[in-house]
Amino acid sequence: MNAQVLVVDADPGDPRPADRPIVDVAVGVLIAPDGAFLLTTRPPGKVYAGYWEFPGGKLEAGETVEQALRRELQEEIGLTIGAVHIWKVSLVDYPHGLVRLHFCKVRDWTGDLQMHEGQQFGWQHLPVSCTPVLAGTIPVLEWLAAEQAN
Ligand SMILES: Nc1nc2c([nH]c(=O)n2[C@@H]2O[C@H](COP(=O)(O)OP(=O)(O)OP(=O)(O)O)[C@@H](O)[C@H]2O)c(=O)[nH]1
Repeated sequence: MNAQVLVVDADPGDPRPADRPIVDVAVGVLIAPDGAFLLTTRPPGKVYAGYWEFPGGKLEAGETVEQALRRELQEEIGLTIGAVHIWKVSLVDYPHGLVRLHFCKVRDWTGDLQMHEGQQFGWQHLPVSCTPVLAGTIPVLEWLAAEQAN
């Protein structure tokens, strides 16, 4: 895991209250054998609905990142994931909350992809063709590009 934490201010013009709690989020970067990765849209009714992101969600009390990711991907997209490797961590300061994103690479899963929350999905290569991409998600595309360049 990369110990560095990237800090992103998603909307610098918007004032925030001090001392907001950090909300931990487990995010899955599902990578297929041909290198395509899965992006989904945020479901209707959620903040930033329609923006593209990697699937995942908030940790519940007592959960590890791996447990939360396994639960979220089952609930949201119907996949049962195998091994999870935490890859990068970032802190994103949104007007709606301060989130710590734990991005995990996942190459092993079973089940049929099902969008349980009315999301759209796309298997993407770089550069991605879908817009808009969530501010906290854009750095992941840059990390993937940097890996491909190596
Ligand atoms: N899943 C996911 N969340 C992301 C990404 N990038 C990013 O900034 N986030 C942020 O992480 C947070 C995830 O919260 P969520 O609302 O999707 O989580 P959840 O499904 O558990 O929410 P719920 O409280 O509605 O059940 C949101 O603030 C979202 O903006 C990403 O690539 N994937």
